[in-house]
Amino acid sequence: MYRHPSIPSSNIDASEDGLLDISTAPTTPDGSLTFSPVLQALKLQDALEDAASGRGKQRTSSTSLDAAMRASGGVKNICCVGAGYVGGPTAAVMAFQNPHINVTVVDRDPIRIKQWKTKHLPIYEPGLYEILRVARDGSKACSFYNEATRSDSLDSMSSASSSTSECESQCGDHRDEIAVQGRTPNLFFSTEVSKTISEADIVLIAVNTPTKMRGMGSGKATDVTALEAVTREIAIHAKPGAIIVEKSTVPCRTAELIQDTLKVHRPTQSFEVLSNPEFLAAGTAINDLLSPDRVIIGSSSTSAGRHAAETLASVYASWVPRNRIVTMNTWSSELSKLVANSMLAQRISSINSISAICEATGADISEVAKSIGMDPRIGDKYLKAGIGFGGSCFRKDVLSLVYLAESLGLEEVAEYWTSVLSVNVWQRERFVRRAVRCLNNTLVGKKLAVLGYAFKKDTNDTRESPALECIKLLLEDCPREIAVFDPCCDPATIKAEIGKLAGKDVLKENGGSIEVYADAYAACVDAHAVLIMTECDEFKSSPSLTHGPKAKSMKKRPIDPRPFARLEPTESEVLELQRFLVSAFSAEDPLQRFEQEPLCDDACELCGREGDELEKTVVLNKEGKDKLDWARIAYHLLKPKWVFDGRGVVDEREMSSLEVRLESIGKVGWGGRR
Ligand SMILES: NC(=O)C1=CN([C@@H]2O[C@H](COP(=O)(O)OP(=O)(O)OC[C@H]3O[C@@H](n4cnc5c(N)ncnc54)[C@H](O)[C@@H]3O)[C@@H](O)[C@H]2O)C=CC1
Ligand SMILES: O=C(O)[C@H]1O[C@H](OP(=O)(O)OP(=O)(O)OC[C@H]2O[C@@H](n3ccc(=O)[nH]c3=O)[C@H](O)[C@@H]2O)[C@H](O)[C@@H](O)[C@@H]1O
Repeated sequence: MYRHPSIPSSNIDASEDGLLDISTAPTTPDGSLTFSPVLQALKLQDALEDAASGRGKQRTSSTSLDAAMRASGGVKNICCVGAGYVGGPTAAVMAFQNPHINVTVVDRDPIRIKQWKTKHLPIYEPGLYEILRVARDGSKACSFYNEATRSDSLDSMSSASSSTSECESQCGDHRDEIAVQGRTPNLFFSTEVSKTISEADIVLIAVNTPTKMRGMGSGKATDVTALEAVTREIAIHAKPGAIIVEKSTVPCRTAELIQDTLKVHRPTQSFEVLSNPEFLAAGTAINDLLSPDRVIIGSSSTSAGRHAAETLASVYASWVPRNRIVTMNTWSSELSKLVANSMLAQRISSINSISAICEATGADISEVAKSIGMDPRIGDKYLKAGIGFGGSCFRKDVLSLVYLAESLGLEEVAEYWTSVLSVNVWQRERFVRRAVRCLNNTLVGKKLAVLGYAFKKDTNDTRESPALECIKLLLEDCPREIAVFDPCCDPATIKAEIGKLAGKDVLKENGGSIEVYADAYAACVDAHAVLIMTECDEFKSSPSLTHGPKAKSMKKRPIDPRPFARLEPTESEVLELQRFLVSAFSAEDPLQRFEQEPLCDDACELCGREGDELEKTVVLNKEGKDKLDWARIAYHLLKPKWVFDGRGVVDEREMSSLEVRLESIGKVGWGGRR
């Protein structure tokens, strides 16, 4: 029986116990833990008295790094190849949750790597920076009492300066104090691809796998060029017994390709290749990674394969409950990822197809979606009608499934999934046609304001943006200006993207009609119509939307997770407390855990750049993002005032009170039934 040469055997059941130790905080012997000023309140006079009288106690336990290491199957070094939307956040969370493992993200793009090392992260994801501050920069020790903040003391406080009152109201005799150990950095970014691969126990492949754009299978098949290149590097440099993990979304049976390359370069050694697809969504990546619905691990059914799967599972088990880590055969795992995305895309196309019927009959798509979504067999997710799905993955993954079906001679299957994509394109065209028709079938001399450019809210990811497709269609009718605004995207990035995909000539600076604004009001001034392309919370208008149950959950404040059941909280628990304190006390670093962030050198071209990512992160993380003042927008629109709502975010009654003619997807609009 083959046994993995370099990784000691691990026992899943045993490691479950070990898990409890992974994030525990040992007592700092000299008592030099930093005490947060926000929580300092808990220590002031009272604490001094406590110390003098011997009242109160600091109960902590020690972390056993050895136990943590054992629990993670002996894994010491993980290399993640690809520092993109998946590689960066996934590696960050893995490192954050496994302080005993060094995680190094490598990429061939030096600019990306440089950005990851600074405060100018290449991607925006809520919650990403606070995790990076701990894992990448290391963190100071800190401590706090294991006692929830009383809600009455919170009510009376609005800032950290009021924290003394929390202290005064809470100082009791029997509070347990929790100490969280400082951490040394264990998340690194590098361009040294082969060297880092050669040191890793586990190599994650998280490179891009776009749709092939030329040659055989062009427009459908997956382009595995980047994956193939990385596989070759791994085959040459990986240390014997390293576990290779497909995190990229790949065609079914790609693990075979990887195995084959490994065998060609290292004929005498065995490697295990696992499939571990990623299900995070842009904009919620960190929460998706911290609390995944499931972690899928596909492996060969040999004992070496199962052992490798167990080793990877034990890394996840630092924070993911065991019952959510599902192992299966490699091909099922690879196929599951394509199917998951295709099924989600299919639901969106299904509801969008019904939205057309609603517009023609007087039914209301949000009511239809609500009523069918209440049937638990159908469920209420992914039933939001709009201008169709975008993003880097749905289209390419459906295409990959179509190509697979065609390759297998399953024409009917291919046709079925192709229709999901056709409806998506048709939906965007319908939306634009409706707008042009309402504007008397001519856009000449008119200004249109486009609100939202990213493919969805809370992300600066503009790949496969439905907004761009709509803009291209609008351009055909020669408007005077198309004014674009997105609250999460850097205007320079939007311009560059439009220039690349629609041609530089379409930009105003080159004599075209597209201008990108950093301010929504400036974009909308004197516009003949506003077109909403992204479901950003900032664009939501109405009493019904801002006061309904949905709006409440949108504004949900974190709650104090204390008291913790155990006095050795996990990293997730400390993070939860941190988030609560940030929200309750408006403090940036309430636990005073953060080390100094890396300083940029004087020549840093990213500092002070318009739309700096960090500034965006800070702005967007603030409670209560700035909502658009629709009265102000409406006031400055030219008459007749038109709003075309491609995401169902504004309220009919409010628009009507502002004398705006509203046309929403899936509803009969001002212009009547179609
Ligand atoms: N973006 C998303 O939300 C999700 C993406 N996925 C999948 O994850 C994979 C990665 O996607 P993203 O992170 O979005 O891609 P990305 O394009 O943001 O990042 C890929 C990175 O890989 C690097 N790379 C390419 N070839 C390389 C090589 N030979 N050596 C070193 N680095 C190399 C690129 O420079 C780039 O920085 C894809 O297969 C995608 O389908 C899966 C779930 C979610
Ligand atoms: O493989 C991937 O890349 C990822 O693709 C999607 O994530 P993502 O594309 O980031 O975003 P979604 O929230 O799924 O939205 C995709 C598109 O569908 C649209 N959408 C979503 C939901 C809905 O009800 N209606 C709708 O039109 C969104 O506006 C957006 O344009 C999946 O949700 C992730 O699980 C998956 O990991």
